[in-house]
Amino acid sequence: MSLDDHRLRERLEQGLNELAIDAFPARREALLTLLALLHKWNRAYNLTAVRAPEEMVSRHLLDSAAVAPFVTGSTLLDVGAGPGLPGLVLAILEPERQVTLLDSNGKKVRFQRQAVMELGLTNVTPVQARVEAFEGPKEGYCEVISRAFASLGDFVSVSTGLVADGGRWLAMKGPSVDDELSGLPENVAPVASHELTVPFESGQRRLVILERTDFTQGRP
Ligand SMILES: C[S@@+](CC[C@H](N)C(=O)[O-])C[C@H]1O[C@@H](n2cnc3c(N)ncnc32)[C@H](O)[C@@H]1O
Repeated sequence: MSLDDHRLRERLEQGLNELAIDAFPARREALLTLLALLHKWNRAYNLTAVRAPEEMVSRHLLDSAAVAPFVTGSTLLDVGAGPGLPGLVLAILEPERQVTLLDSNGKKVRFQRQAVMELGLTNVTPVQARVEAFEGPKEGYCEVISRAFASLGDFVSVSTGLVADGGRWLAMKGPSVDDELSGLPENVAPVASHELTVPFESGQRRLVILERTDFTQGRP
């Protein structure tokens, strides 16, 4: 790390406080361990373009943590999770939730597995697959999330069969997401849109929550 741990810890704690996320000390330590792993593996695996540890705190850890208050289901699928963002952060903050990290890139999934092992997480399942070919559990996931994966329409279309009856999509987007709303399938509609301020970051994060409008009984 180019910064000492103390400064990174302070930055993380200040950010979590600003987000009003009251994480237990063990969970804050786990987030710092994840940061150290990301930083270490990034040199060989090119997991993220963000290289400075202090920037990783805000761009990765706090940005992922910012959506935690909106994730409410017991099962979560992170599509195109890359090195586990936001899924690993959300799994650390809420160990009761079962989180599946899905990515087609072998190197990214190898990192996910290493992080799960080193952090001793029992609620995370890394999967290497293309989402189009991934079947998932019969009952689907309560929530399906993505960050920096695809347009809203493509995200929803490729993961329609993976959302449980009455489940939701959470799309972590930028401020110009309104342009993508016209690309949604007819049977999917946004039910909420939240503007989130991520500590130490200047750009605005938009979280769009979507639901199927045609749920009856059973899955499509
Ligand atoms: C820009 S990265 C975002 C990674 C992470 N969500 C983040 O915010 O840092 C997009 C990820 O989606 C994965 N991906 C792209 N197409 C995919 C597909 N069809 N199925 C599964 N993963 C896919 C890529 O391998 C890549 O890791």
